Amino acid sequence: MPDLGAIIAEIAAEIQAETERGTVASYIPPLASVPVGKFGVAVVMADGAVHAAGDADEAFSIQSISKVFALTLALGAVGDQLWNRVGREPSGSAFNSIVQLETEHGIPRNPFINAGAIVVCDVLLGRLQPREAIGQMLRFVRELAGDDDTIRIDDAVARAEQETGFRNMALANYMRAFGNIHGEVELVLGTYFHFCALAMSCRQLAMAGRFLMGDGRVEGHRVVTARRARRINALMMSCGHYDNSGDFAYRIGLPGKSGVGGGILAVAPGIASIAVWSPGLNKEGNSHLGQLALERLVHRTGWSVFEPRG
Ligand SMILES: NC(=O)CC[C@H](N)C(=O)O
Repeated sequence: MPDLGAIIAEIAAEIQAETERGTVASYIPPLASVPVGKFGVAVVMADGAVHAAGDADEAFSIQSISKVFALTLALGAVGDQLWNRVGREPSGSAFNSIVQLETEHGIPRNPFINAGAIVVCDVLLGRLQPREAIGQMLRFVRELAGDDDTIRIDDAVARAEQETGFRNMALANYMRAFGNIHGEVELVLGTYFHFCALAMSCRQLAMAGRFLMGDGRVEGHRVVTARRARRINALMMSCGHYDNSGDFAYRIGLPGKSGVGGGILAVAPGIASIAVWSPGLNKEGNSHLGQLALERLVHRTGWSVFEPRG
């Protein structure tokens, strides 16, 4: 295989030259003001080598990528009981859709749509106060990334989410009516919005994803079991990009999770943890150029999980 550092640099240069960049999320000012020209990529290999290019060290709002870390914490807290309250099927609808909740009695399709992640937060609050759950999340992500204290929660983003989160409030209240939210809706959403407001760079995000590329251990320290890592990857493959998940699997063929900040975390099992960031989104709310960069990376490296091996 050609030199990975060269491939990444080449892709970063190609992406910078693209003119169709998608549309930056505009529902809150702190996201709307991010320049559409930003692009970063970081790849952490199984042996620890890191390759990065572009704006790989600039922090951005990870938004729904936090749903992966929240799910991991909730599975750690309650194990398979979580699946009594959240499904494991792709939704085929938008990340903030309410439409399935009525016929499916308040049980969200999966933990990676907003409704599912809100239930995941409620599960975490079964044992912790919001402040504790937010602190636990921040510590967890910092520890996964091997970061001391530079990863933070952007309070301006959390506040803006809170001020404009009418759909999320509707989702949470609707699920509460079905008995699938147990805590106070405001506290559950406050926690959810703070998770969405985590700010980190591509390099930090790719580091934080390391626990999903192998047997669940990072530098000898067990984060999850190997089986749980596989299962989280399966959910990322089938549900990580909302109603764009099938197309992401088709084009890229890696477990991945996107956020409306324009980031994507993708995992090449046994090989690498990858983070890309470009704030312009496609119509499903996933990074337009982030997907293109991943498509090119997978094409040039043969890292798709559907690539025959051996
Ligand atoms: N897809 C996303 O990243 C959505 C997160 C966003 N904060 C919301 O709750 O609507």
